[in-house]
Amino acid sequence: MAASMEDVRVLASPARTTHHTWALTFFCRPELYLQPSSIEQLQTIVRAAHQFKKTVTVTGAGHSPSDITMTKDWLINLDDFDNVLSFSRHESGLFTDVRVEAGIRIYQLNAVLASRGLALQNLGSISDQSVAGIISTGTHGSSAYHGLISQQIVDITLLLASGDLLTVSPTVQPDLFRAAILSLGKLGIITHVTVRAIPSFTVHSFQEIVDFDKLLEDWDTVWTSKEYVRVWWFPYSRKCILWRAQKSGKSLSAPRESFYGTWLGRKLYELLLWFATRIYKRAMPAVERFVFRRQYGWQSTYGQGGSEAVQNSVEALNMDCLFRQFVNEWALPLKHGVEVLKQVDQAVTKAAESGAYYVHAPIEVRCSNCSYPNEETTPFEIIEKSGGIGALPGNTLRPLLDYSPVVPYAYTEPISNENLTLYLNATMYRPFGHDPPIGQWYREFEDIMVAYSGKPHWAKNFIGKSPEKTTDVPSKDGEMIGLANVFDSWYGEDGTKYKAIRLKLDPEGIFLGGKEWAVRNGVI
Ligand SMILES: Cc1cc2nc3c(=O)[nH]c(=O)nc-3n(C[C@H](O)[C@H](O)[C@H](O)COP(=O)(O)OP(=O)(O)OC[C@H]3O[C@@H](n4cnc5c(N)ncnc54)[C@H](O)[C@@H]3O)c2cc1C
Ligand SMILES: O=C1O[C@H](CO)C(O)=C1O
Repeated sequence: MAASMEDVRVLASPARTTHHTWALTFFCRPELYLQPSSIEQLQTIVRAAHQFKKTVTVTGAGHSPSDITMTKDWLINLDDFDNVLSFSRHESGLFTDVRVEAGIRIYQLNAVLASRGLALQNLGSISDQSVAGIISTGTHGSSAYHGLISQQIVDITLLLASGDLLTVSPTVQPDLFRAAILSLGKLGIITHVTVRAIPSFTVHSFQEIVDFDKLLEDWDTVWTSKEYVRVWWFPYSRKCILWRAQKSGKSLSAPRESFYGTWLGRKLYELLLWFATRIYKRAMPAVERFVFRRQYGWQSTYGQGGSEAVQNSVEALNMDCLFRQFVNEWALPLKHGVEVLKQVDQAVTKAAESGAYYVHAPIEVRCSNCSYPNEETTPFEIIEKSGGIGALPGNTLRPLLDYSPVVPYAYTEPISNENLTLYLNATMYRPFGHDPPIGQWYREFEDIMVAYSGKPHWAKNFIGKSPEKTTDVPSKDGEMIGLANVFDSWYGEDGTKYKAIRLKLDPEGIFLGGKEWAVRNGVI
């Protein structure tokens, strides 16, 4: 059935004509900003896109730091396609599979789950993302006992370029599932997903100040010492905040007060960052040390328990990301962590001595268990062995575009750094909307990441490598060059498979809105 332009225009949001990233770093003015609320409306859009030779890009919360969702054609947002459809409780009572419309934001899902005594097992730093968005770029949290957030997904329904709906899972078209579970939005429109939730839990956390050198000394044991572990590294203070936590049934007890949790503290921090970005850049190390002291204190509390809290799982696993920011994050083998952090430390120290560049803190240091069993292993086999700690996975398949290193598998047997992925996250804030210089810092950071077989997080502000040149000089400070010249060697057979599946499902390129990003990165 043909669709008219009028059929599509009525789905456009009159209030929303522009689109931008959360960080206010990229903007676009799509020809139409569409907010459908039903499958029929989505199918009308896809039919019309064929007819009028338009591309379609989907955005969730726009929280990807890069220009991956920018388009001049048609942009779809599924904020009005956000219902929770069903709950299927497993007879063991260990988990419940929840079917949702894929535009639902994680914070909305958290609230619905909480009202039913349920929760997500693992989260990233925030819950603003849509369910489709959080899986589409490979979002992760920080735990040696959990994989990517998409590990919680049981099945995915896509609206294809043909207009058909297709539900894929580890048992139904597994290769397509592996493509869809980290699709970069280029395969089709994710309309529904089934998420594996567990009974709600509180999280008992211990936050310690640890000297940077001591963290490196204890690298081999620190990551597996609790279910959830994350580190914020403050290079100019030569200190880290080590946050370790586990599921608990304890009653709530609030965390200690935070300096930049107050309006005044936050504004003062932003003002100081602005001053060191715009007026006197050599002030940055002193600013970082001052803020560290106000926020956390100074003396090491490592091994003394640190400051304790018991929070609901969402409050504990999410965190305050402070200001709008650039984010460049890479994944690499955790076993190389000590050498890598030492090299980054040397680069940052040398740059500050010469005044070449200054970094913002914290550099986030996190890990995940992106080790995958053989394809025959079902989630249920892992769940049976789990013994109460770690993931009750919804699937155990490696996404074709997973950017984590390939490591030996261990989910339930003793886990060591050999099985884990390290994520290093170089955040640079934009105080009061002012861009700090990022180019030289990100270039040096990436050179170290590449030397240790790192790959960048798909959503973020990486620079990458030039397809034509060897000198890799972007025209604007920190501008993305992309991965086009390394995609095939870095992603190998899985990358080729992804591209073939993409082409087969979408031969006319309906879902290649934001094509510049895809071309730059060699994914089409
Ligand atoms: C403050 C902040 C904190 C963050 N914390 C973390 C973190 O802890 N860990 C981490 O790994 N990442 C983190 N991120 C990155 C973020 O999780 C990802 O960028 C995520 O993809 C954003 O989801 P979104 O809903 O905003 O999607 P968008 O950014 O709008 O889109 C992301 C991708 O999903 C595609 N997409 C969206 N909806 C659909 C759909 N229905 N069908 C098909 N494709 C779709 C888009 O086309 C695009 O390719 C953070 C980002 C910010 C800004
Ligand atoms: O992209 C991200 O932003 C925050 C850091 O501020 C985070 O944890 C990401 O990942």
